[in-house]
Amino acid sequence: MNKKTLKDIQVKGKKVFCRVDFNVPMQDGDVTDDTRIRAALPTINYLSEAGAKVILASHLGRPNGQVVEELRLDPVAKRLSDLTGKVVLKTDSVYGDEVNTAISQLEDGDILLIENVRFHPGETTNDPKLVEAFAEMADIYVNDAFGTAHRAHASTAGVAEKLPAVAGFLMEKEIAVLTKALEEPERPFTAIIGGAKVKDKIDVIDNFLDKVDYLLVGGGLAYTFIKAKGYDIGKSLLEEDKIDLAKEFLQKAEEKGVQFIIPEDTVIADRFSEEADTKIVSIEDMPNDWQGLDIGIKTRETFADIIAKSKLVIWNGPMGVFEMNPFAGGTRAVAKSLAEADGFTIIGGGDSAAAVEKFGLSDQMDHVSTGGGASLEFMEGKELPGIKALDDKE
Ligand SMILES: Nc1ncnc2c1ncn2[C@@H]1O[C@H](COP(=O)(O)OP(=O)(O)OP(=O)(O)O)[C@@H](O)[C@H]1O
Ligand SMILES: O=C(O)[C@H](O)COP(=O)(O)O
Repeated sequence: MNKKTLKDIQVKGKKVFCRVDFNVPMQDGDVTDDTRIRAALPTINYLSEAGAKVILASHLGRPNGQVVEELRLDPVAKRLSDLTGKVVLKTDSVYGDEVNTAISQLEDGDILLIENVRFHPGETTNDPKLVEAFAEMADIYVNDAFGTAHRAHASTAGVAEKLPAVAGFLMEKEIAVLTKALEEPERPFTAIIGGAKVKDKIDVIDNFLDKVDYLLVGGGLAYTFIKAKGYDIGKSLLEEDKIDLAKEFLQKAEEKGVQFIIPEDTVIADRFSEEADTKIVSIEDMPNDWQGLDIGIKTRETFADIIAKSKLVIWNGPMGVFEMNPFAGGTRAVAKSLAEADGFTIIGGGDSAAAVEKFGLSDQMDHVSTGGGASLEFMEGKELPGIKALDDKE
């Protein structure tokens, strides 16, 4: 990686503004999944043990520049304190007197979490005044918020321009794994793309077609490809305006020698409901008034065979409506195949990471990205503003 990291700087006695992504799921004031907090621990513990005064900043949800009581970071501070075994101080403001006083009282090694940065409207607009306020709090900037690296906000990009700015260990690991996969992949290299819509996956499919040996497509977006191949898809999800694009992708795959695998069978339902009647049919036999909500058994077997012979697999997006039990089988089968694979397995965050976690298989993957949108944009080949803003290695 050509960006400076924590190991390139001295932090002892320094005030370090460290952006983390503690945008975690919450219910009734409790953190329900602390994966992202645990993922930032190596950086936080390192900074604290090395004698830095640690000032943590994160967003939670999308409060639109206003104080939203349910989106305060107190439950996150508590969980962080449990996980580190250290006191985690917390302010109720994002900047100003309360924050300045708290910072002035920090001893080396202390940890402070400021309030949800998106309570201030200047965070998402990258307002220079807020950037200045953040820069005045610290001597050094560390970005460990890979999940928010695709946002050019005050605490992710703006402040990085004002202070010496380096990557934390989580950021470094995410960049290293994804860069190696995209630039020097071991082959066969397989990408599995699912999720709801073609429109959200255009750039990632396009980028992967230049890189992979196999592209496996499932989820809602697969039906537009099935239609593009000339089959009837009943009431399944269809993006009429993307049929031509789907045809172009199939053509490009052929020209590039990429095996583009669409489902050969599908789980269909007579309505979008957990109580629906369901059947598994070949894509040649889809009735008019039923809809496809998961990949079928033969498709799962085909995908499993390809995964088993791949040296590298990246997965983004569920294979069906995995939130409903009758349509979770395809997503579960792909997750299991990845868990059993000998090759290197990367889960591209978001819903796929949530699915793998739900099936209890996260530990069996080589890398589960903490980024949803961020990892998707990375896989699209885009430069992420939160990474770009960090200092280059000399
Ligand atoms: N056949 C289908 N018909 C309708 N919806 C589907 C189908 N297959 C999957 N989905 C839905 O797609 C949604 C996930 O797709 P989406 O594109 O939003 O997320 P994703 O690809 O995981 O992206 P991210 O990583 O950003 O979360 C799930 O809620 C799932 O129910
Ligand atoms: O959960 C995420 O993808 C990140 O924390 C970014 O959140 P955002 O989509 O609200 O910017």
